[in-house]
Amino acid sequence: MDKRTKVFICAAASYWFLSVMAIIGRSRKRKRVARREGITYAPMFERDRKRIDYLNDKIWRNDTTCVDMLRMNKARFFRFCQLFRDHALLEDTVHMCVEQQVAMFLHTVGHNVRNRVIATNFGRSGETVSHYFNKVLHAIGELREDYIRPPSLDTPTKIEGDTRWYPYFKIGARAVACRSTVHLCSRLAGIQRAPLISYGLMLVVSACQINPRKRLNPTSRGPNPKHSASQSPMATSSPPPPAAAHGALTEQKFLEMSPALSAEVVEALHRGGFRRCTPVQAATIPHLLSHKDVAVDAATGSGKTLSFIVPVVEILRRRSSPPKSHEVLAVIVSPTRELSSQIYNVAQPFFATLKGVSSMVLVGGLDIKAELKRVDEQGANILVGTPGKLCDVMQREDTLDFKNLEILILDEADRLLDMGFQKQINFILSKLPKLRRTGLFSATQTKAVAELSKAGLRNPMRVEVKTEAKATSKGPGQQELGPSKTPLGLRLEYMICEASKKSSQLVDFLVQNNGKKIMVYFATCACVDYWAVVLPLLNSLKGSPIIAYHGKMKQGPREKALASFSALSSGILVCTDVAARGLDIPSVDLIVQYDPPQDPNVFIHRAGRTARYDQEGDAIVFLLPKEDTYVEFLKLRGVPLTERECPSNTEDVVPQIRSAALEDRNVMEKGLRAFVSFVRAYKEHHCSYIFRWKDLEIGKLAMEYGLLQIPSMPEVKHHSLSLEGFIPVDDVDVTQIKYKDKAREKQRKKALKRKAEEEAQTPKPEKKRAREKPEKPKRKKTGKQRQSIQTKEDLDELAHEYRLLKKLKRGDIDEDEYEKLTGFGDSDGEASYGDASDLDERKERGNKAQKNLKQRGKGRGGSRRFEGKSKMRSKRR
Ligand SMILES: Nc1ncnc2c1ncn2[C@@H]1O[C@H](COP(=O)(O)OP(=O)(O)OP(=O)(O)O)[C@@H](O)[C@H]1O
Repeated sequence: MDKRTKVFICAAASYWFLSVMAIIGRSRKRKRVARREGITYAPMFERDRKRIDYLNDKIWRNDTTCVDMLRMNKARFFRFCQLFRDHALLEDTVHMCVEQQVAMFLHTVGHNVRNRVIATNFGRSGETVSHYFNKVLHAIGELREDYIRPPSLDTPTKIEGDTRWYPYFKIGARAVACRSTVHLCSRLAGIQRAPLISYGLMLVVSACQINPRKRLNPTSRGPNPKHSASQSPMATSSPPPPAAAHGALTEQKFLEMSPALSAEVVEALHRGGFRRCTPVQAATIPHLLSHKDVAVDAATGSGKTLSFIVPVVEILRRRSSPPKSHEVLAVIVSPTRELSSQIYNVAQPFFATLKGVSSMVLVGGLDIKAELKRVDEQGANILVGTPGKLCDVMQREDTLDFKNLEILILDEADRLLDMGFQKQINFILSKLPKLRRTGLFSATQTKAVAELSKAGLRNPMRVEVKTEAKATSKGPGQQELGPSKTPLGLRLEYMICEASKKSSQLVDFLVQNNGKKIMVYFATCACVDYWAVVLPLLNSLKGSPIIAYHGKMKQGPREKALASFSALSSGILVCTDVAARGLDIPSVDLIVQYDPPQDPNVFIHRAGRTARYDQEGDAIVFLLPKEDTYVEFLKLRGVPLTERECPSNTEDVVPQIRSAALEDRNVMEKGLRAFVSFVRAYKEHHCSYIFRWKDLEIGKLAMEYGLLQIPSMPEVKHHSLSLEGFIPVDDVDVTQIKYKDKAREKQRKKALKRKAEEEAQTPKPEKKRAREKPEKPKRKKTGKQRQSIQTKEDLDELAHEYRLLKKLKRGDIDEDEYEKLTGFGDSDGEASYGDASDLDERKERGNKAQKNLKQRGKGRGGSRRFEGKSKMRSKRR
């Protein structure tokens, strides 16, 4: 071997050696960087299938905060896409250029992962990719900035037009959403940029979760035809998905859940007849059990209650030692008393499996002192209650210890907030330890819920369960329905009818559906009171059980009404929105929304009282001709309705209602009150551009109500609403209409007599003289004079209120009457819309008012203290 050959071999060997060392060095360096930055590399498997399986597995099981990377050249990427296509994740990828394939891939994955990051960048073809990327992001549409939350993203660096690619990014475990490639680059650049590595293509997929239905395992493929639970982690990947569905249930058995449930809980579930999970349960329970917060958005009747009760019980079971009697470990908050009691009852068999753990329900309507005493004496480890009462107890009772609280559940979160419980919820959150699990459950997501989710939850998993509605259209007027959040077995209809015919149409509809279990929703408590009296008087509905249920009823009758309707196999419940949410009344066949709800979110909750779990049901909403845009509005919100023809041959029930009003003053008065409350409530519609108050045909509406006269409301006096269509009843002196109830009539007569006597004693002011002698122009009163007049007025008013309070205590008047007379209630007594009265808050307000009164009563006689208060009151006015 000559010298030159030796030198050549040596050079080649050292070149080879150095190259190998460089590769090893680079690889080590990359690993170091990866370790430092928390990045996990996908190993270079020989077969791409393994790579996909690896990614799939990573996506599904990875709990760490890392970014998965796939690095490959064009040919490999092609094959990769091909494999995805083979797994039904990509469609139509044949003969596409790489960019299109990438776009397609992103599009598909983007859709599947919902709100997750797919960050990508490609060597040479930046512009083309950018073009597709924009398209893709546009198509995904759901990628929103709300989800961009990495801390370093606050001030992203903008790199205009930079199409260079960045080999990897540390995104943490967060989702990143962008409007365009440039935007994406700038966002990512703001996070971290690593040295460029010269690979042809690179795909960065965040630790995300692909739609369970599209999981890459061919054996578990087979989409659930009815329900889909999409889980969008804002933080990490998730446990196995619910498998194929069986009716309203998935294949996932409680017995085989991962993490496994305890034998006692499984047994309690089996005893209750629950063997398989509903989609929301399959998706939610594992998250809560694996220390994650959840924000759940699922259709009504989908089984949300069990999806938080089971984890609550399991989490408490895992504690090594039994809690102390006053150590609160779990709090479940729900908006109404009924709902809290319902949750408490459903939870009882599960709570019973926890040894040494006590639970308590805290709701309004009960004496707070007695409640506090009970809490003090007994203590509780699990609290279920309404926010008002919980807040009250937390404020006043310091024996309860919340330091070790494990889990907080906020049920019907949107309702909690729109009922004005924001303050109480904030207070509750402030009293609880930050290191806890939180579950937020709702069938409607609002902005307020999103805010609450940000404030009260830590990196929550978002679980959204949608149902795929019937895909084919059947018959005229039926639309093709896409995925929606309405229960699967629910058929939604609307009927447009003239205002003056509405009541006749309602009665006809109820007669047509005789023998079914029906809930009829009205706008106000006064409306419910009225129709609950009128409907049974009509010939066609005589004998049908008709029960009233609203928030102004006392607790006892209210509970009784609900219990008796629940026990019925057929009958009618006339109610307000107090019965719109959460109530699990068995076998309701039909929901009639006679008055559309003030809050459109309530629409689906009302309808959701039927078609619960795996059952079927119908719901119909009555609309006036001018309200027809509501149908379009609901469709846009994913609630498609089909039209039902308004029959023209219905019997007119107005004459019957009018004769009932002529026979009984009670009917007449209730009618007036209901009508006034309805008109006022109409003003408060959230969708005021659809439900236009100015367009209200008050004349026709008065006919619908069967009124004898149109009441003298300011709206009528000022002619702001149309009186057209009203046919007054001739020759009727309404003052002469008597109560059917003899005692009441006697009382009325007495009151009339007293009034007449009083009028006779106090001579009427002589108007003529007053006219003749024009009053001197009044001199402006001095501040002191005005103050003394105000104080006198206040004293009179106070004395009046004090007398009424005494009467209330003696039982001479009831609470409603007291509120009416003192003005704490609505102006017309019952004109509140949407059962605001039902709230604990209202009760509290009443209690506070009573307390204030007592205090002021003590200061009667013009003490200094009272005068100070009086000044404040006059200022407030
Ligand atoms: N896994 C299950 N198997 C059988 N039945 C179930 C299961 N989970 C729940 N149900 C039944 O489904 C019905 C509705 O459940 P639930 O009241 O929890 O629904 P929800 O989602 O809370 O409804 P809403 O949004 O109206 O409050 C209940 O009657 C319950 O018994």
